Amino acid sequence: PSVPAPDMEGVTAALDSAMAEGAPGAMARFTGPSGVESRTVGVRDRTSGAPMDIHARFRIGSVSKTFSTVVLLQLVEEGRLELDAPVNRYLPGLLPDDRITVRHLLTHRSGLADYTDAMFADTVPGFEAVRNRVFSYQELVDLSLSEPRTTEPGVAYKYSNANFVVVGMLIEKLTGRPVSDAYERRIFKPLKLRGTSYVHPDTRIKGLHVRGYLHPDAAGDPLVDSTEQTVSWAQSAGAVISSPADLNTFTGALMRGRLLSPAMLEEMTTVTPTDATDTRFYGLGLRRYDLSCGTRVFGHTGTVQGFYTYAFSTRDGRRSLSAVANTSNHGAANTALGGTLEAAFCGKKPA
Ligand SMILES: C[C@@H](NC(=O)[C@@H](C)NC(=O)CCCC[C@H](NC(=O)C[NH3+])C(=O)[O-])C(=O)O
Repeated sequence: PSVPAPDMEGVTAALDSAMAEGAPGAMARFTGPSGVESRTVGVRDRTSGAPMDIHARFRIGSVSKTFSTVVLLQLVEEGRLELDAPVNRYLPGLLPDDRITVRHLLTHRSGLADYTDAMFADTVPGFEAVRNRVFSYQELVDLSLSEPRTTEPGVAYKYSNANFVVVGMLIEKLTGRPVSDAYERRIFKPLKLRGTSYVHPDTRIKGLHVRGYLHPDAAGDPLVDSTEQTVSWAQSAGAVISSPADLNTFTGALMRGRLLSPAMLEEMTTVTPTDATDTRFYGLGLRRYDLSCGTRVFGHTGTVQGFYTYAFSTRDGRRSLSAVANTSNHGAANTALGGTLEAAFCGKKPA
């Protein structure tokens, strides 16, 4: 069946509005049946004035959670662990409740508190305190367990980075290798994602890249260049670096069944609602947004200091969009950037 052509003027308008809301720059790349369309606005570096570049790399934040989920679900397919088994079966004694299962981690229904709320309550001091720190997975889990659980296991959706820190621990325990090896062998190499890397705890973004600018909490305070950091506070929950083309390749390949069996992909895309609205859902390490034109898109969003990311694909993998703005801690810019999804996947609004 024919699908609407992307409304690239609408995509550009959304990027422009992200800039109007304070992003130094933004860009989007659409891959579809008629080929690739890219748009860039503003700068990738405020000091040099270098323009935003569609080939530049950036920190994808929680889109990393979908990469970690693919690795873990491949391990489930290989019989190395079971989705509905207690996490403690594979990581004895880690969690204080044997009822917390692997699936609860992937669906944000474990009840493990998100330690980043306290860590970044004061945005800039919180960031400066950790930008060069290296945490062990255990330290991050301990931070989470030092706070009360947010729900009984399985009862409610409560987003938490801690869930995907434990996913990283599971991957390293079951493979006996660092999580970076699993990303490389199972995703980056097979899909030839040459612009994608996991370099934790290195603080640099190598090669052509976008510099990120963190909005301070106090209006009027200067933007903080947050480009160099370990992202050790997130790791398997948020430390992957990628590019617009690679993200479209990843989400498209995932939805086409290149990474998981049809049955497992069906499991991954089986969602529950995340909030009061009936348009946003979460599956296994995957968001589903139901757009105004009825199209359902699957992928993830990302927020890491200085970078907002959207990376989504249609269920058939034929159309993908990635979009990034090089700012964060600024909800209006994030919402504006999200406007690229409707434009790209729903096309021009009827006059
Ligand atoms: C929500 C998003 N989650 C992620 O991408 C993960 C990796 N990021 C966070 O949890 C945000 C950490 C604070 C960022 C900071 N905010 C503050 O410091 C607020 N005081 C910032 O905006 O850069 C997702 O799943 O889409």
